[in-house]
Amino acid sequence: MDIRNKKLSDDEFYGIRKEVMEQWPTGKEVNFEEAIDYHKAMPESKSFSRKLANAKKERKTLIQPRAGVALIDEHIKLLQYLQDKGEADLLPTTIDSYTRQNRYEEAEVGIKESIHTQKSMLNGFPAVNHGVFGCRSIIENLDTPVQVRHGTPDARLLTEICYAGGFTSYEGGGISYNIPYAKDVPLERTIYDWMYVDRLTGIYEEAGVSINREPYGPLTGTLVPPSMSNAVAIIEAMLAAEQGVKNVTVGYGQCGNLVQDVAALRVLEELTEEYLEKYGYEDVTVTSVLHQWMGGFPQDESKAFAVISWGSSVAALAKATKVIVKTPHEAMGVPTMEANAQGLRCTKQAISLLADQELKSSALELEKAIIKGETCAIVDKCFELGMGDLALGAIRAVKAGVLDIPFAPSKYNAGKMLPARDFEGAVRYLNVANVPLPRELKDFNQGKIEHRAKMEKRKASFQMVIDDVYAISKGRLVGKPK
Ligand SMILES: CCC[C@H]1O[C@@H](n2cnc3c(N)ncnc32)[C@H](O)[C@@H]1O
Repeated sequence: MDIRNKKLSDDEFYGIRKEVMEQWPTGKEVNFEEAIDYHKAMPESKSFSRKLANAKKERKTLIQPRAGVALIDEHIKLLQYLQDKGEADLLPTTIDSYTRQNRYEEAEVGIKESIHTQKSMLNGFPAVNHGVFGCRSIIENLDTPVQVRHGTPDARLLTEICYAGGFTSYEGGGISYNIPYAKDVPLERTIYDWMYVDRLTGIYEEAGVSINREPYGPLTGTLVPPSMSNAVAIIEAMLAAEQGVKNVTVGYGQCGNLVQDVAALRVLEELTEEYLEKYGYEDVTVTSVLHQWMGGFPQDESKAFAVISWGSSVAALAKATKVIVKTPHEAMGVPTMEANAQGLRCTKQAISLLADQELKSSALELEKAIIKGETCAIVDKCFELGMGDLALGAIRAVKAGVLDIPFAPSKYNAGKMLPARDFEGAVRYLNVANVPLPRELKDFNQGKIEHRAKMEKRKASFQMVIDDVYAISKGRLVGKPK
């Protein structure tokens, strides 16, 4: 498959669309012109893009949960509760795992079992099976904009149904929903399939309906160096812009060291704007999202609230446009609606206390310079590998280990780069492998790791990585030697 980062032609797009719409019977419910009218009849207060743009202007940090259950009425009740009792500024619809794998038959069984047992037998909302009108009943029973959150390598039909169903934001991307989510899906496949998603978003945009797109920032959520996740987010934002996307939220998963996390988020938003401008995508609104701690959570709910407050502080001090909120049930699984609302109110309190403060320090400026230098080195190498074509470059970069996501399930990921924390808990490159850092940045990372080794009286080694992965379950950030 010969991938190029070029806006899909109408022939190409509508050619693919025919087969996409046949993948499940609800595809027949999609009528583009009618869907545009439906969106235009919605109050502006339900537009995700607009609410994010206003928050950016007002330098406010909005709070958003994850949430999704099998049946429509229960999902409406859940989201209304999170809107009213959780004070959510933005709402999700988290899609179930069967739908994410295009296994709609099994999602159908899950719906029937949920009706039978009166319990959600799916770990999210099966939007394809519920169809356009099922989705619309969600949107029509809420006042708050709603985003589709999932992890779907081939999300084309899901997008068609959710957009026609009134959702106004959509998470994911051809790299960020492949490498961390799939074992054996070639990158060519998902980058091409997500060009369809972004082209559809562009077609809605060109018809006057702005739909926000959000690459999935945290990736594996385990010791991912900030420059690596930033590079992926920037690449996906640019691939989306080529297809006509005009409103994009770039994301980052909290790693643990406060200065590094604030620096990473600020650099992410600024660099995304710079790269979009540099490559001729002038009129894209860029916002940012901080994902609260994506690692293991304490079972004890009081300790879980400490982790949630910690992530809220990072979002507020980084002036993130929004923050994705965890719950005190994170260690157990899908949260109850009460626990989900508690996580939201905890977050809102922490953010409002820090709303008038901003982190400023020389350490922050140094960390921003480090992350910016590393991120640009990775992104520019991708352009070089693609001889100017970013889609081709990203595919070659994954093959070459230039884009290398730690602990990823994908067999196409090199898995050679090794991260570890430094003495202050910031995530550094222990072994850069083929990540193309310039000499002085390699030396910086090495110096930080050597400093930790000296302080811990041990050699820098893979044992540090193991200790860091297990540290959290021992209530620590940096994995100390036994
Ligand atoms: C990036 C995805 C992992 C996070 O996504 C949460 N998550 C998954 N599915 C649901 C759901 N149906 N409702 C509320 N949260 C959910 C997990 O807890 C975890 O934090």
